Amino acid sequence: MAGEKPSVELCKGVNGLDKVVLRDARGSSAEVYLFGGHVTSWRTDHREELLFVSNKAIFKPPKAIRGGIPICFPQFSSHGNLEQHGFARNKFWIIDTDPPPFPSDSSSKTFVDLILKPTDDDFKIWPHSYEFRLRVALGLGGDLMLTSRIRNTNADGKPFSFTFAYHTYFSVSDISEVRVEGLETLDYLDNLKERERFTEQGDAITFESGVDKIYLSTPAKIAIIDHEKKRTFVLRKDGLPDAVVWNPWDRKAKAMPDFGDDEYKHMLCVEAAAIEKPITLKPGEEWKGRCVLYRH
Ligand SMILES: O=P(O)(O)OC[C@H]1O[C@H](O)[C@H](O)[C@@H](O)[C@@H]1O
Repeated sequence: MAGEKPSVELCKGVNGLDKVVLRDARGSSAEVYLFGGHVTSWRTDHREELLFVSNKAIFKPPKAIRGGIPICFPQFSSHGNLEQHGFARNKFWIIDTDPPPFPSDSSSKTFVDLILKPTDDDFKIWPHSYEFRLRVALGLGGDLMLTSRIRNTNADGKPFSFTFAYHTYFSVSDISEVRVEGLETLDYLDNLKERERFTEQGDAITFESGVDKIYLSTPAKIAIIDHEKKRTFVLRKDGLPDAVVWNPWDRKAKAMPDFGDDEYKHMLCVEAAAIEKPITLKPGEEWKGRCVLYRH
């Protein structure tokens, strides 16, 4: 498929929802739904899908899409007054035709810029004015880059704080054949044990049961190694010190209406995040958080 022209196309996805399809010159692609600013597909130049989306995913607002890369903002998980994972993943974003320039992002020409701003109704839920700009870009080697820029536009002089995650669902052959590197020996908060703090033991992280951990102060690079597929994902992040690792395993899978009973075997969430120390912005201030996914 080499030699194609890079393209960025707005079209209809499942249930007529708007989506943007990015294609680079070598044939890699990504899809982003305006609902949620939600990446639902990332494919190699051989059309191999790298993200997991459940066969039972419900593409019906306001329920967030199960799989891909939901954006958790302004609250990760259920810690806080807002709905689980905040509201960004349940909102309709719009295409931002005139974003402020990205100083260090000149290599990719295949990208889309989305923006989310609060409506009057949203103020009742979270009384802050903000501009959330999301750029989804395909790099020259088929890597997928997500950059979030969040600005406090409060006119009342008030700061706001938020937690954040790119809730990435990686597609894996078999969870029991997967190893994560880069998180060993780190401290984590265990969501299965009321966020009690532990230190990871052992050389590598493998999976034999449900896991829901927030690793703290993680390195910029994390690898997800799929032995069976002979495929490695590398996640690089910037501005996002934490990393969530989640797999619901069988019992929780059965309890989720939009997730197949056995699908837990074929996915792993590794989420670049800022959770332990919420980000605080004064009016006029902007925060940037970036995550780049590569496949080897
Ligand atoms: O079902 P959702 O609201 O999409 O959340 C799915 C999962 O997201 C994160 O990984 C959390 O750490 C989990 O506790 C949660 O179950």
